Amino acid sequence: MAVNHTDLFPPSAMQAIDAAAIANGLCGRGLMERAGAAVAAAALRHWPEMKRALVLCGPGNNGGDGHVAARHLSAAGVKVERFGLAAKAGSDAAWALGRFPGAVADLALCRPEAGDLVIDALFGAGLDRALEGDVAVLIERVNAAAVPVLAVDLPSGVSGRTGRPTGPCFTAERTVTFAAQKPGHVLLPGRALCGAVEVADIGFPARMLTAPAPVSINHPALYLPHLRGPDAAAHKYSRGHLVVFSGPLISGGAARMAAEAGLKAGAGLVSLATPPAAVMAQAAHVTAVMQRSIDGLETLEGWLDDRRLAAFILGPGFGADATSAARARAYAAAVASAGRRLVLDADGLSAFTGHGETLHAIGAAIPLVLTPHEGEFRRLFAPLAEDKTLSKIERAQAAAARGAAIVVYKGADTVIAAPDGRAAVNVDAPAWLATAGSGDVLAGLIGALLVQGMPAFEAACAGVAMHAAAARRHGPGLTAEDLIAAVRPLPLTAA
Ligand SMILES: NC(=O)C1=CN([C@@H]2O[C@H](COP(=O)(O)OP(=O)(O)OC[C@H]3O[C@@H](n4cnc5c(N)ncnc54)[C@H](OP(=O)(O)O)[C@@H]3O)[C@@H](O)[C@H]2O)[C@H](O)CC1
Ligand SMILES: [K+]
Repeated sequence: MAVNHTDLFPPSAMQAIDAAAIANGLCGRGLMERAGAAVAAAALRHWPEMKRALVLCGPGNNGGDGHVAARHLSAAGVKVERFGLAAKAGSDAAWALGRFPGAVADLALCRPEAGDLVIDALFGAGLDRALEGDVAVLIERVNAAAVPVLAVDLPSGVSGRTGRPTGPCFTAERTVTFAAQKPGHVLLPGRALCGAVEVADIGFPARMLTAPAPVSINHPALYLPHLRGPDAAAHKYSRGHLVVFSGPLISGGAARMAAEAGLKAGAGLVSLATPPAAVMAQAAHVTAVMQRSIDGLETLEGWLDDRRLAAFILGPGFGADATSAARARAYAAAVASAGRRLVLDADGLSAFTGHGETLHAIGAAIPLVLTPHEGEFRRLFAPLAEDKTLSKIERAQAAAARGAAIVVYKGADTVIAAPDGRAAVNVDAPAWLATAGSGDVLAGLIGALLVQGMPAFEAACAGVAMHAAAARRHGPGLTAEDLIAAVRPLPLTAA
């Protein structure tokens, strides 16, 4: 019996596991029995003083879990009232209703009051369209009554694949799901609509809970095995030299923050590649970070003969006008020709709007990491961004394939995706991480991990995790400077 705490299973994958388990002799009703018992246990644990449990039961197996939960709650002495839709004849849900045969009232009669707990067992993994009619009206009524909702598997109306509502949906205080989380539990707005998520063990053997696709929560086992600690003979060059391209005089701070974050994250050396007019301004600020005056492509190409320059960050404060964009493309191409690693962020991403083929060629040549926020993603991958059928994970995977690059699709639910389909969703970034300059710091962290030899997908996952950890360490009121100060190198083994 097991729970998979890290991989994400789309509802279709979970249904396939369910079917395979039953075909292999596991009892479907046993799964439902344990699912319903886990829901009842969560209700008793978190709402021990509830006056009534209003259990809303749908026509499928989600409703079946609701009937089982209702039976257990009633046996525990809770006043239970059931409302719902007829269970499909011959289904496990009909069996569950048969084991607790009392009245199931029409949904239109459900009137939640203060002190009630609503258990939402209307629709779970089987939801495939917008909820309408009596169900939609009831959802509005429950949400307006501000009574707590405990969702079974998922709040009804939320897609387990995308995390987006298909129409009206419940806002749950807690959700009990089974065996593993679905993308809808971690992608926004699903994560917020689910409330606190509990994953219950309902009896699948561990060997059956292997994800069909390498999609998971961002967790240390993804990247820590790829971290090489400095050996006793380490010197600054063996720990990697990171270069950050600086923008003009007026916007040099962004590159500086990326550079300082890179040093804190363990790069041996960090240099700013600065246009001559901005050198003095940068010199007035930096100490451990070094500088190189780069007045154009030729100077850069000459400097690239130094093989110790391991990775480059291009974009923070670089300049968004046409001349700067052309320069950004030329510099990125030079870094690619020299076979170095590259992080494209901010203006470095916007420079490739309408230049998708060039971007793909760079990604095909070198390890390339793109770090777009929503607006940059829209500019760079316009048709993908608008495709409402895709989840954020699917959009990031498609963008990674298109750019031949690791894509860090930023947000409160940052998704890191690779062209080969690997993807990870970061779930522990605090809200206060959304502050000016935060993205520049993230680029610096990823760059620092790249120069230390981490492969690009793992470096991106680790950078995103370090970024969130630094923000949690500092707490609210964070500025990008505070964030840099709160960065700590990765531990060499999982905590
Ligand atoms: N392995 C597990 O994790 C287990 C999960 N369990 C529970 O089972 C549900 C999934 O059950 P399923 O029967 O597949 O699906 P639902 O109960 O979510 O939906 C049932 C049917 O509802 C209809 N439907 C779908 N969307 C709508 C809508 N918007 N409006 C109206 N009706 C809708 C649809 O049937 P149609 O014939 O009408 O198309 C669905 O088939 C899972 O979430 C868990 O709670 C097991 O109990 C244990 C194993
Ligand atoms: K539900």
